[in-house]
Parts: sequence; structure tokens; C-alpha cells
Amino acid sequence: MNASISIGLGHHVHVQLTRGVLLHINPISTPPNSQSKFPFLFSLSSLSSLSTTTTQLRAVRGRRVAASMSYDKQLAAAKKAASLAARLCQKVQKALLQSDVQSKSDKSPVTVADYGSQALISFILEKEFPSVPFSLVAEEDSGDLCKEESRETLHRITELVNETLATDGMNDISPLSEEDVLKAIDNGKSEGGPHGQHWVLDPIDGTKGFLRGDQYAIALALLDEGKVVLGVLACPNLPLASIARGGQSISGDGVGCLFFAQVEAGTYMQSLDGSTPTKVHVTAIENPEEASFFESYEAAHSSHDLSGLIARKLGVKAPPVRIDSQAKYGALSRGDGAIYMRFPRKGYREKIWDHAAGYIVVAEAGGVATDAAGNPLDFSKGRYLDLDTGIIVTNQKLMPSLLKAVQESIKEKASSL
Ligand SMILES: Nc1ncnc2c1ncn2[C@@H]1O[C@H](COP(=O)(O)O)[C@@H](OP(=O)(O)O)[C@H]1O
Ligand SMILES: [Mg+2]
Ligand SMILES: [Mg+2]
Ligand SMILES: [Mg+2]
Repeated sequence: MNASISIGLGHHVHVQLTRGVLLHINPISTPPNSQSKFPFLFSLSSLSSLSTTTTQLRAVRGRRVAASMSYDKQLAAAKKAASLAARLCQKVQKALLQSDVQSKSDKSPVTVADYGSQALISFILEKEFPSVPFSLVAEEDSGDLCKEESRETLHRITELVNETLATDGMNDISPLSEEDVLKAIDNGKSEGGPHGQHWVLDPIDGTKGFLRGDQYAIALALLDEGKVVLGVLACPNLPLASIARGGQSISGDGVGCLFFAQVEAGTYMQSLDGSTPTKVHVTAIENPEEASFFESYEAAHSSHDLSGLIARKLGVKAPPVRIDSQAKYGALSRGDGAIYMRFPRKGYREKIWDHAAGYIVVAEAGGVATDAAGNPLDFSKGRYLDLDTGIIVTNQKLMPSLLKAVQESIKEKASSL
């Protein structure tokens, strides 16, 4: 694994990795063509005792050293896994049969595609990185699938996973058994947390949208030491062109987006068919009157009343754009709208897989996401996000006025009850 740091020539720097390993870097040993400021590559893998992947490097003499870690390999694997899963989901959505729908104990719908997508991504990621401990925090588990009445469903999921792997020319992989599929799904039971690396997966975010034939996303992120360091959002039904005015017809050409972001490397979008990626940015709008906002299609997931009150306070003229899933974060990252608001009912606990990938896609495109009190989102607390009231996302310029309108509106609503 490589870390790169920039320091001036002639400085001897002791760099201490946060887990206490001390490296002495002598710039004299760098190649003769080095500039006075240069990216300085050293191989962490050459230190056998070093299993850490931390990106936080501190100079011992108290001087901070700019440090960045490349997650290129993980990003490539994540894009490949999410794209394949998207193919699986598209196939199921096309032929969506009533018998594909099951009910989980929490009454949210879960389909063979949710399980198939999770099994496929879990399997691919574990295979790609055999030498690192594999940790996955994912939404689904095999509990219901292990029941006698689910035998046929499990068979169908296994078939789907194997067909999808075969279409990608992964012929070196022997077909997965039903047991392999259950194991891959249950690899998603990790608790996450502030240490080490954890993949975070929502195999289908917006299952209700998926079932309606609307928007959904395959959302995959990587946490390193509690921070989201990369994210991929595959949105098979999202038009490549802007949906600013609610234009989200999913038929015809130009549908299917793949957003991806890596920490300190920006956000890009390409078509799911594999076009050249283009860099995307959140909108530069500063006047709330020109802003438009996204929210859940499902009123049960987010109060449309509260968002309406906030929009009126801000002077927003455009009607809300209501779509399912983290496709909202993707659309926001390319400036289709300016604001995303989410206010679940009291007591609802947000899960990290519903936001991790979307969060970095927007943040690397220049946006900000906080809870309704303005606190940053903390993905290091395990499977849940601990937050106050809701989630708001916008650009840097609009955030202060959005936050003010949110807080005033929450107070007003509370006092009118
Ligand atoms: N009562 C509730 N309040 C807020 N979010 C909820 C909810 N019930 C379910 N959700 C979450 O909302 C997600 C969809 O968000 P959106 O409304 O933006 O499409 C669901 O993801 P899944 O579809 O992956 O289960 C689910 O985790
Ligand atoms: Mg769900
Ligand atoms: Mg979800
Ligand atoms: Mg889901």
C-alpha cells in the first residue's frame, strides 16, 4: 500500500502513523530529479509489522504533513462490483414478478435483487482483496432466506448471481452454491466502527422505488478509520441529463449513471455502459429563490410538510423533486438541484448504508451534508448514524441560510403542536 506525502527537500522528517509506528524519512534518498516539493512515495507494505491503513500522518516535531492515501484499487473494485450488481437488478426489475417480493420483519419490501446484489458485491470484494481482513456493513442478512419456504427464492438468487458473473466473462470463477450465496450475504454483518477498513453497502437503496419501476441505487462506500474515503452510486434509472425540473422519464436513451468519488480526488460521473467519466460539481447557486430541492418520494421516510415550510421560508420557488434513493445525492452532486432535505419521523435511526456513498459523492463535488443541527455526519459509530432530527445537504454558500430556516421551522412546528 502506498501513501504519498509532500515535504520540502532537505528536511528530515519523522512521521508517526497514528497507530504508533514511527517512520524516519530521509529525503536525500529520493530520486535526483525530485523537485523541492514532491509527492514522496514510500511503501508501507515493505514494513511487515504495519497492517494499519490510516491516512493520518503526523510529523513528530509537531509539524503537520499533508498526507493522502490512494484508494484507486478499492475504487476500481467497487465500480466493477456495483456495475455488475446494477446489471443484476435491471434484469430483475424488467421481469419483476409478484413472487419476487418478500416482506422482511420490518415490513419493508425486499426482493431477490436486494439479496442477489448483496451476495454478488460481497463475493467480488472479498475475492479482490484476499490479503486484508474483509469487513462489510450491509443492509440484508440471510435470516428469512434460510427458512423452508424460501428455498425457491434462494435458488433463484443463486441463479441470478451466477448468470451475472458469467456474463462478465468471469469464467475463472466456479459457480457459487446456495451456501456460498448465504455466506456472502451474511458477510455483511460487520458492526463497522472507528478502526480499520469497512465496506458499507446498500445493495438496493430505494427498494420501494425499485418495485414501482422508479429510481433506486446500488450504494457502496469504504470507511477507513471511521471516515468515508470512497463511494460509488450506481443509479440504473437515472437519466444522464439533468432532472432539474423533475424530468425523470426512465425510458429511451441516456439512462443509467455511475457516480464515484474518492477522498480529496473529486466526484465523477459516467454512464453505466462505461462512457468516459466527467468531473461533476454541485450547483453554484447562492440565491435560495433560485434553488430547487430533492426529497424522498415516500412521505413516510421524510416529512414533506416540514420541507415545504423550510422551502417557503427560504423563498424557494420550484416545486420539490421527489425521487427514491441516494440517486438524490448523485443528482445533487452534478447540480440538478441545490438542496436535499430528509426529516424522518421521531425515533427513526438512520443507517450508515443509506448515506455513506451519497455523502462522499456530494462532499467531493463541493457540497456539505450535516444533521438538522448543523453537526457533521459521523460514520464511525457502527451501523447507525447518531444524529439530531434529520439530514440536510447543499452547497457551502446556501448552507447557513438553509440551516437557519431548518431550525426556525422545526421550532415553529414544535410550538404549533
Ligand atoms: N420510516 C422511515 N424513515 C426514514 N427512512 C426510512 C424509513 N423506513 C425506511 N427508511 C429508509 O429509507 C430508505 C430509502 O430512502 P428514500 O426515501 O430516500 O428512497 C430505505 O432504504 P432501502 O430502500 O434500502 O430499504 C430505508 O432504509
Ligand atoms: Mg431496505
Ligand atoms: Mg437504503
Ligand atoms: Mg436497501
